[in-house]
Amino acid sequence: MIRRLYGLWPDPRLLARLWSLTSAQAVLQGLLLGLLIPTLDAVVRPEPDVAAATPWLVPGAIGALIYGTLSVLADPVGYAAGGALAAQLRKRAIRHVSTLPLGWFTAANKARLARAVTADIGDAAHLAVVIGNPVITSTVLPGTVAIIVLLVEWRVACLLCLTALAASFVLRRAARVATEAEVELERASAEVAGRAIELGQAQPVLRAAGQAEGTPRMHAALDEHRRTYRAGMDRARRPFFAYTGVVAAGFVAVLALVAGLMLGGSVGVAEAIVLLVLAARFLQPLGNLIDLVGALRAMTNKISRIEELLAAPALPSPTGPARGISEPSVELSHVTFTYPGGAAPALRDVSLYCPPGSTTALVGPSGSGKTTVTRLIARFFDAEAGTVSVGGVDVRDLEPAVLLDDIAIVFQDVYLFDDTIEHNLRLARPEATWDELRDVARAARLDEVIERLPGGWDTRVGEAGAQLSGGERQRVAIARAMLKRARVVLVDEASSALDPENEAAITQAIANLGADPDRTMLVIAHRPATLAAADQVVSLDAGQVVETGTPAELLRTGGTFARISGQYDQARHWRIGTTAP
Ligand SMILES: Nc1ncnc2c1ncn2[C@@H]1O[C@H](COP(=O)(O)OP(=O)(O)OP(=O)(O)O)[C@@H](O)[C@H]1O
Repeated sequence: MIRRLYGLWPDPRLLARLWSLTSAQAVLQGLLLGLLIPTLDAVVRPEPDVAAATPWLVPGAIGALIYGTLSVLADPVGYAAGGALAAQLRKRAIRHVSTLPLGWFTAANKARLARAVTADIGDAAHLAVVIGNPVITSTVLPGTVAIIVLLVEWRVACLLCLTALAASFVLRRAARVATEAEVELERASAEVAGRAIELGQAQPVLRAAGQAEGTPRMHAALDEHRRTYRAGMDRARRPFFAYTGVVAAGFVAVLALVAGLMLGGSVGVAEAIVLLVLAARFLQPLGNLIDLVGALRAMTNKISRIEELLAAPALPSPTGPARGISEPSVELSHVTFTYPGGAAPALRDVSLYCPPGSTTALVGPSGSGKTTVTRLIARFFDAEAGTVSVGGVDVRDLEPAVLLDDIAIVFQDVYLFDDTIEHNLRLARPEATWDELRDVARAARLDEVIERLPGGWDTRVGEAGAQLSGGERQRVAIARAMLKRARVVLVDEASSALDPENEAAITQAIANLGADPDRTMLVIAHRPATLAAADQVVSLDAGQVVETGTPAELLRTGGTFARISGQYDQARHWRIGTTAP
């Protein structure tokens, strides 16, 4: 476990220094105890010989002084090291995460990342100090003491080693039981957490059903959690008592052996006293180990979660010479792709070409693969067959930073930082001038939103942009794409019903975005106006391209696009008809 912990840190020298300090303290403590042998030998006599004891007392005093100084230093050094180790490991984790494909960032992985970076890493660093040190002391000190005892009386040394062997056997069993109990408890806790989230999310439904205080499933999960906790505690108690019993029995056996040896004349009184003191110092830290088992298990689980995060495979980097994007064309050629763990391909043999400066509308029923096409272009994932190229270069041959430098993505669900509008825009280009900011705000129809906000450009948008409506957030994202001067923009147009003002503004903003002749747009289109303005339409169905052509051509052929276009029109009229006064 110590090796696994050590392997987590990119530069584990700090940890090595800390543990060396602890080991040095433990060895020093053992040696100081060893000095008792000649000292007591000299003074526990019918006529004590202080002169014979003096040469041992001097190094003893110096050793005690050094030990005291190290003990005083250990705490502040340990806490400072804990903080530094956590910072070091957090940086490593964040650096690694920045190399992962964007497709890795699922809701579950985002939760894992948050847990690892906040709780697990902090705890692992803290535990490396708080638990690592006593574990080292509890093994190094008995080891040193055993060697000293061996020099005095080999039979006692053998008995101590036998006790340690028996204790380690029981300790392993205790650790196994603790792990099993913890896994069961985690499962029960996850069930309670799931039900609690459900309770929060489904409050309106539960209240309507008269179950605001929880569903029967939730109460069953709480009962199960309580049962699992008690059963785990009961199971863990047995090896705990067995361990304490082994250590206590070891001491009684040493006591009997030393008494026998003394009565038999093999050891003197001074040696007998020292042997008993050494045996006590051997067994006491060993006894402490059982108290650390639970914390060690918790640490092992945390280390496993951090290791799992660090082991997530990074996006493969191009092997050839660095390449750039000369023109903003986008092409998918015979692309087939299945999501990790997916049963069927989300895209099958998809080919499409978006010439530089064009606007392509992607249409198709829900689940037909539109979003997947945009994800492969932005390299959230790599295609399993076929190629995805930007500017005629396979995206796998482009450095991820080069690709993302030229691409902007306007999702339906835009994430904004809890900062001002200005800073949310400047994220795209921090050095942008105020004139440039105002220009893009106007073109993205964001200026009218800013005018309405109490603090104008300085208004904070709230957590994840909660102060703005979905349509307003999408306008911020469009303005960002303009400010970034991205040459390829992937837009997932809002599909939900927007108020007429927002709808017109977003349609206009997308049209302005596509008006730049140097910009290539791929829009998952839901609005008739966006469809009509596209240079070409690609219709997808069940992961395959079923039609490609201009909007006028496809309307004439009366296929999928004509049908979807008709549905959009109907839905629009229906909405306008039902909401108009
Ligand atoms: N992260 C994922 N993991 C596994 N399967 C996925 C994932 N995302 C999408 N899929 C599946 O891939 C297929 C294509 O999904 P995609 O989101 O590309 O469709 P879409 O046309 O964009 O749908 P919508 O219009 O509803 O957003 C669907 O069958 C979907 O269930």
